[in-house]
Order: sequence, then C-alpha cells, then structure tokens
Amino acid sequence: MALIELENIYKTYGEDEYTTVALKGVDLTVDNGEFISIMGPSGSGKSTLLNIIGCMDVPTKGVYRLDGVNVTTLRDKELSRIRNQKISFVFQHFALMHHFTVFENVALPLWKRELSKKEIKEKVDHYLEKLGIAHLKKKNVSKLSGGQKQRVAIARAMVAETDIVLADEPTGALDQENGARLMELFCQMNEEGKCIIVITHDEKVASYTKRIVRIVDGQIHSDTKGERQ
Ligand SMILES: Nc1ncnc2c1ncn2[C@@H]1O[C@H](COP(=O)(O)OP(=O)(O)OP(=O)(O)O)[C@@H](O)[C@H]1O
Repeated sequence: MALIELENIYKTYGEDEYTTVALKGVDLTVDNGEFISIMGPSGSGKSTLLNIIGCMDVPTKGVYRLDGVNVTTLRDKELSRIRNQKISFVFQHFALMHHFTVFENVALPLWKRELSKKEIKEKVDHYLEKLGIAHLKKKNVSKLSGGQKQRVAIARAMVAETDIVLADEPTGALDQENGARLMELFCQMNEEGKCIIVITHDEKVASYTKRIVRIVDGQIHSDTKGERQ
C-alpha cells in the first residue's frame, strides 16, 4: 500500500471571475521511505501541493489517501490528529518560536503526546545530541545563526518521529555550506527510513533526492526516478 496517494487532485482558490486553478488533475503516488524533490516555476502549484500532502489544506476535487485513509472526507480535528501523527514540516524561514529556547522549540511536537517530562527530556536531548546542538539547548533561538536555526527546525522534525517530513525551500535562507549540510541530514533521515519531500528551485538540492517531480501550470510535467539523480 502506498503511503501517499493523490488521485486527480484539483485546487481552486477564490470565487467567480477571481478564481485561480492552482492544481489541475494531479496524480501522485509516494511509497514509504522515498526521497523526492518537487520542482517547477514560481506559481506552478508546488506549495499548494505540499500543503495538501501535509493536510494543511484540502483539495477542491479529487481523493487523497494517506496511509490508506481517505483524508479528503475528514473533519478538521481528525485531519490535524492525523497530521500530527504522520507528518513533520521544515520551512525556509525555520518557523521557530522566537521567545523560546532551543530545548523548548524542539520539544513542541511532544506536548500533545502522552509523555512524561522525563520521556520528553530524553527524546529532545537525544536529537539535540544527534544534530550537534546540545550545547545550545538553553539558548534563545533568536540568538542563533541561520544554520543553527535550521538544525533546531530539523531536530523538531526528527523528535516527532513521523513517517513523513515535508520541506518547503528548506535551504532557501542558508548559505551553500549550510544548505549542503542540511541536505546531508535529510539523506541520513531518509536512510533511516523517513519519506522526505522537498520543494526546491535549486537543481543542486534536487540532486540529493532519488526522484524529481516537475510541476508546470498545476500539472505534473515529469516524474523521474533514479539512484541520486
Ligand atoms: N491562498 C491563496 N489564494 C489565492 N491564490 C493563491 C493562494 N495560494 C496560492 N495561490 C495561487 O495559486 C497558484 C499556485 O501557487 P503556489 O504557491 O502553490 O505556487 P508555487 O509553485 O509554490 O510558487 P513559488 O515557487 O513562487 O512559491 C499561484 O497562481 C498563486 O498565486
């Protein structure tokens, strides 16, 4: 069974003469453990597609099955429950809580789980250590460099231990060296079994992934697989 199954997905924004059809009949199947980049010109529908895959938005038409569950028919509460269980996000501008410490930011996804304080501390410490940012744990995130902030965002995505990690232009605010480090981390997460989907404009970033889906004007233009493109 596929992890992600999109069938004839349409997404329309606005009403009447002000409508934009952002996705026009997208079919996409993604298996467990895939590592995919989504590429395409500005305005082609990449973020719209990622938002639907991430259960942040719902399609206007079509069916989306996530791990066998038709999520298009779910109510908001159910949808957010499934999202928290299955999906983590990494954003271009990190989306961290500015007044919180590194530890508090990484612990965020665990608040909704039924875990003791000790369990949360152990998990967070494990991933801070893994990402080499344990020494920063008491620091306020606003005091960190861009590369450090993105590591905190990755630690937050890892601590949730979800099957799927979605990233919208994750290297966009990083220099080349930090961008490459981030992609190496994604490779490592993928080798550990995570399904990772990255939106990028950068062919170099896409070259780390094993499948490239290109979108043009709301439709899939090409879908190529290979061992590290
Ligand atoms: N909330 C919205 N309301 C109205 N139109 C929207 C909304 N979000 C996106 N659109 C439109 O839908 C189309 C696809 O947008 P989307 O952001 O998915 O493209 P994109 O490929 O991610 O672009 P970029 O690379 O510039 O981020 C665009 O024409 C955009 O203007």
